[in-house]
Amino acid sequence: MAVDYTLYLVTDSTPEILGDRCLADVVESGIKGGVTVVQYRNKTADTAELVREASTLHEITRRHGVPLIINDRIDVAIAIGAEGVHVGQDDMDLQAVQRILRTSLPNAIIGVSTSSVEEALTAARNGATYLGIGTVFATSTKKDTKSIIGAIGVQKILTELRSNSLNTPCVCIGGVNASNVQQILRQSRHDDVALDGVAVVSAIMAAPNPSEASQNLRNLIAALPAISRTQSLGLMQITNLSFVPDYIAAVVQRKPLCHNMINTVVQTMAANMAIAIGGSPIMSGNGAEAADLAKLGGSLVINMGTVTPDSLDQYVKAISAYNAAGNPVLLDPVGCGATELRKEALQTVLTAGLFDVIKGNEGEIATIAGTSAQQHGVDSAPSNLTLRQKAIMVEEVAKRCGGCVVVMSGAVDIVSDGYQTVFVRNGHEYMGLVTGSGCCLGTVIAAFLAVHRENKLLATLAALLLYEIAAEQATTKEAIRGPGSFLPAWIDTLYQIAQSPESDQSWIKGGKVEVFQHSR
Ligand SMILES: Cc1ncc(COP(=O)(O)OP(=O)(O)O)c(N)n1
Ligand SMILES: Cc1nc(C(=O)O)sc1CCOP(=O)(O)O
Repeated sequence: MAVDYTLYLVTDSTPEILGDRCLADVVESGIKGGVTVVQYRNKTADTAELVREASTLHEITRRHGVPLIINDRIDVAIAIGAEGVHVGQDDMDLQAVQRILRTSLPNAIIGVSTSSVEEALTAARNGATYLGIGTVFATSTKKDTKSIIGAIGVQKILTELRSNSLNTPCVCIGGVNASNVQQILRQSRHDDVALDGVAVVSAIMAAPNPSEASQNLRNLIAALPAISRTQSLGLMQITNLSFVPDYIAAVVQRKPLCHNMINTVVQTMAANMAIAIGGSPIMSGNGAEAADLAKLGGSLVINMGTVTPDSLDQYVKAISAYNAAGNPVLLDPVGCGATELRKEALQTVLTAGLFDVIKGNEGEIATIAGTSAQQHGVDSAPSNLTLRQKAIMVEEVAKRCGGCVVVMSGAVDIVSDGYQTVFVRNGHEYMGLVTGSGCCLGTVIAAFLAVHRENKLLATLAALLLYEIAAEQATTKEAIRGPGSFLPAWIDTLYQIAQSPESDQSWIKGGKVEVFQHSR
């Protein structure tokens, strides 16, 4: 039978987790909320009690059409006719389990715990039905865990399995809960390689309302955006830029909501830029209304330019609301390396949730990378790094922030999703003489993200090209004498291009995009 591994519940009967509640009630409540597989795991009961409890659970799981897996005890699984067993690296080996079950439970699901690439390859090659990969985060539920492998460890295992053509379904386990389920699912992805689900104990078994806890986990999982398939796009598609006018036309047609939590200096300018390119801006710094706004399908900009302790609390609320709704979030960590307060604020924001795009100048991206010298104010200090070194830094930050596109703005902009990196050599020096021109780029990119979720790299690139080529064209207008007259001409040009991106596509020929080649 095809098994849905999306939300895998592993039971625990200890007083610390189950308390004085009835195991069967908790499991049934979890199933009602959306649990798709149940594993009965009891490390202390005697055999008679194991068989009794397992058959009670089996009655419930069968009624709901959910498979029941028995932890460690093949004999108990056979005794009650369970759908499968789960064994660890220190339990009976997989081939022995297969031999025993061949006659009594020939279609049994056999899950195996793995914590390394070698263990995973061996189990998958030997015919495990699924793998439990862990320990992903620290947990107090299991005392004898081996190593914490994090999202990177899970991603490594998944990538090795799939590149060896092993399609064994995989769930991760260990410390997974509502606060990190999206993070682990997204950060362990690589191209089209992804986990099939998550296994949890305490997040459901210890929850005051297991049904609500399960429902919440299912909603968070369902809200994750589809895998970005940037890697499968040819380089030609990026450099010929034919997609850009279509991307712009879709933004104008859809008029996405752009929710800006943006610094107080640039509010009006950012709102005007958003309108000019076809977006619908709302400049709300109140996190309490973010959950309602997130339901409207737009995107969120967190711009830390005038961060205060109160605004930081509001950012955190808004980030979790947009993550929960599965809508895009862009972070502009303005001046994040300038003061201790901003460095701390950056850490708070980075741990508050997931970002689709992080956009900053060199000093800001270097602060996130952990390699920056002290920043002076919000502007980037002159740099000693070569363009190649900057590109590698941008790529590494994008990889580390799994699934995120990173933009380092500068004379040459660098854009990367961790797999592909491009240089953009457009723009004009007047942009640097208009306060907030960097911040408004964040607003424009966010509008594109709201509409083009399937490919964040292309969405970002389209927004950047529109923004910078419009700036170049604006400077050629007759009345332009300096940055003061440039700004309204720039907004006019953004508007003109956005209104007719398809009828006159000559402007996009000015796009100067080059793919970063590691080998050069
Ligand atoms: C889905 C899933 N993955 C891993 C484990 C851990 O199993 P094991 O290593 O055998 O440790 P114990 O559960 O026996 O303590 C699991 N149970 N389920
Ligand atoms: C049963 C189990 N196996 C693990 C492994 O790493 O293999 S961690 C674990 C316990 C997971 O509990 P919680 O979801 O409460 O953190």
